[in-house]
Amino acid sequence: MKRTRLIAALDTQSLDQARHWASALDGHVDAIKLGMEFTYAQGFSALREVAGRNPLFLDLKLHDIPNTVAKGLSSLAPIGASLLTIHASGGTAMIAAARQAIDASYPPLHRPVLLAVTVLTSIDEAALREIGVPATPREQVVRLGRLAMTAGADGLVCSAEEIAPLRDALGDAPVLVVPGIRPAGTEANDQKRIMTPRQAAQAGADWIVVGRPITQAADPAAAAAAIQAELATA
Ligand SMILES: O=c1ccn([C@@H]2O[C@H](COP(=O)(O)O)[C@@H](O)[C@H]2O)c(=O)[nH]1
Repeated sequence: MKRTRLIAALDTQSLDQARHWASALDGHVDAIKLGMEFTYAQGFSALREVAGRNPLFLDLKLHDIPNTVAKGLSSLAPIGASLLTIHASGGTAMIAAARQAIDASYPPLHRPVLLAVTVLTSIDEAALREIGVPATPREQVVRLGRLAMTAGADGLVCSAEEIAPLRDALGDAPVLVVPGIRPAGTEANDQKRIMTPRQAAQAGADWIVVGRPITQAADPAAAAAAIQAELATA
């Protein structure tokens, strides 16, 4: 059975803080996620330094007209990220343009995994209805997941609750990257669709993304090691 891998989300504006976490977590995580909070504060040049030898998940969630997303992805090529995100709700033309930009701008052996974010893990059914989507998160994730994979995405960002329905609908092909992970006894914060590391691994996540339960722990390295132990015995 495949191993579920752990991505630590280092959400901070501070370069020193990000360096400190990355150094403490070295060897305890499988990849480092940096997103808009860090990138907007510190710029692109700091990304590779913080990720170090770890694969970099650059989570900027691009969502714009197809041309702008395509050019944006081309501009990101020198960073050498291993995983990149766009929003599936950008639609078929935007996702297809993203696929073309990756294929044209990145060396074949260093192409990042193009992930489409389906429904943010902070969104529940009431929030979906509020934005005019009369569906459950599960229905909407499967709908957008199918659309994104048909348009050329390599994988999807979803909550652990949708792993089984996505596998039923789309099989093993999509790389499933799963935030909204909360080890037992930790706070949900702003996340709405959550599961434990063990539950996500048992459901078939390729990667889980964990931020605050690691970064806000008294000992982030011990928190990451405990999650790895949970994944190893799932
Ligand atoms: O649907 C999504 C997509 C991305 N994220 C990102 O994952 C981490 C989760 O952090 P926690 O502190 O573990 O809640 C964060 O960087 C988000 O931007 C997500 O949570 N949900």
